[in-house]
Amino acid sequence: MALRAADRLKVVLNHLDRSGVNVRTSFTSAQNLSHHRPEALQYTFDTDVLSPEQRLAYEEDGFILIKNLVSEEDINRFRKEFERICKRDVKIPGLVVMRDVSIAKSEFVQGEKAVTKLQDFQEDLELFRYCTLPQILKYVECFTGPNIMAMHTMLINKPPDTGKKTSRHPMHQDLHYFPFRPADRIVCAWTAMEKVTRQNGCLVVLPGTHKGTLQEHNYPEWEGGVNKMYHGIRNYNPNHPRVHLEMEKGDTVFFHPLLIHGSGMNRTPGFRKAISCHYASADCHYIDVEGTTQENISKEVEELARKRVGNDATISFQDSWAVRGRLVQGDRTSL
Ligand SMILES: CC(C)CC(=O)SCCNC(=O)CCNC(=O)[C@H](O)C(C)(C)COP(=O)(O)OP(=O)(O)OC[C@H]1O[C@@H](n2cnc3c(N)ncnc32)[C@H](O)[C@@H]1OP(=O)(O)O
Ligand SMILES: Nc1ncnc2c1ncn2[C@@H]1O[C@H](COP(=O)(O)OP(=O)(O)OP(=O)(O)O)[C@@H](O)[C@H]1O
Ligand SMILES: O=C(O)CCC(=O)C(=O)O
Ligand SMILES: [Fe+2]
Ligand SMILES: [Mg+2]
Repeated sequence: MALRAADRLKVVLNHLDRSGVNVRTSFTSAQNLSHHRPEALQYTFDTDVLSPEQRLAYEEDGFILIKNLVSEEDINRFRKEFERICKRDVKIPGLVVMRDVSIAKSEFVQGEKAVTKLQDFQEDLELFRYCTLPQILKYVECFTGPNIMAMHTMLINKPPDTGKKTSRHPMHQDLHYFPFRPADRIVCAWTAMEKVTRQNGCLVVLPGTHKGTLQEHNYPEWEGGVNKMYHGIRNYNPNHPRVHLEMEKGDTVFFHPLLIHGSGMNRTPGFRKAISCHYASADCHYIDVEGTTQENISKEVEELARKRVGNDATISFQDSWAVRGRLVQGDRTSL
């Protein structure tokens, strides 16, 4: 299927070549060209990084896996920093340490074994280095264009399931959390910090779902409880083909914010670690989510912000993103 798609792209490129159009387009000329194309590429730019086959695969599937992109040495450094944070050797402003809901109230689980996720490590120089790695940004630019903001950072430490199935992440679209657009100029980079398999709860994706629209998200009705803000899509098509993304340490998947994905429970005794960053073009703009399916998450985020900073200041859903976002390439034009 990927090959047939690649063949089609070659036909398109040949056609453009023959019509005298320069196919090695830049960010802006790609946009200007799009309406002349027999089959426009909507999701990617040609920066000489992705092969025609890779571009077409992302256009069709909404994700692309690049093997061995982050070095063992870098990953080991991120791991060390994670341990330092869990031991409270360092205190990082803005960083949220999240425990699994099934052990959050336990006084017996301490240190890194209690931590399911670090959110918002943009002020941690060592972890934030991940978001600035040149080999990652080189790919990110294919989706965002040259002005790049790191909007959201996470280190996920999926714990062995306690038996309550709370280590699952329900099927969702990341765009649900983002009040900025256009969606096609946002991408997630997710790097395995060790071998991830179906057994320890690798990512599960529904290829092609990035071509759809943003769905309604709610808390799933799971008996054993659900982690805070782990909203999911209630009625995605259960017959849609699923791909389990098994990855080696250092492999990195780039995926579209509308791609439906989740992760299964961790059936192993070890923790499953991954580090990720959501990037957006700095040219994106904030949107008002009132009256949309995103109203529920926006209220929840604003409520949490009120609890943290007190009732006097109001931090809007949009503000919460504007303060966390960091420029990593080009100019901060809008976001
Ligand atoms: C694309 C991307 C954005 C997608 C995602 O990342 S989806 C997931 C995003 N998740 C988040 O942003 C969650 C952020 N988490 C947090 O803000 C915190 O971890 C909190 C859940 C608020 C807890 O923080 P904090 O108040 O410091 O912790 P405490 O230990 O004092 O607990 C306070 C009350 O919260 C409860 N709690 C703690 N962890 C969780 C949990 N994982 N899920 C559900 N409830 C939880 C805890 O039991 C306690 O409850 P009460 O004793 O008040 O009843
Ligand atoms: N009842 C459910 N409602 C919503 N999402 C679910 C439900 N059960 C599983 N999921 C989600 O589906 C995805 C895959 O979960 P699942 O537990 O089937 O993992 P898996 O890796 O496919 O396991 P297996 O190898 O047993 O099929 C995860 O994102 C998970 O959170
Ligand atoms: O690492 C995982 O299990 C997936 C996390 C995820 O999709 C998210 O937090 O948005
Ligand atoms: Fe996600
Ligand atoms: Mg399954």
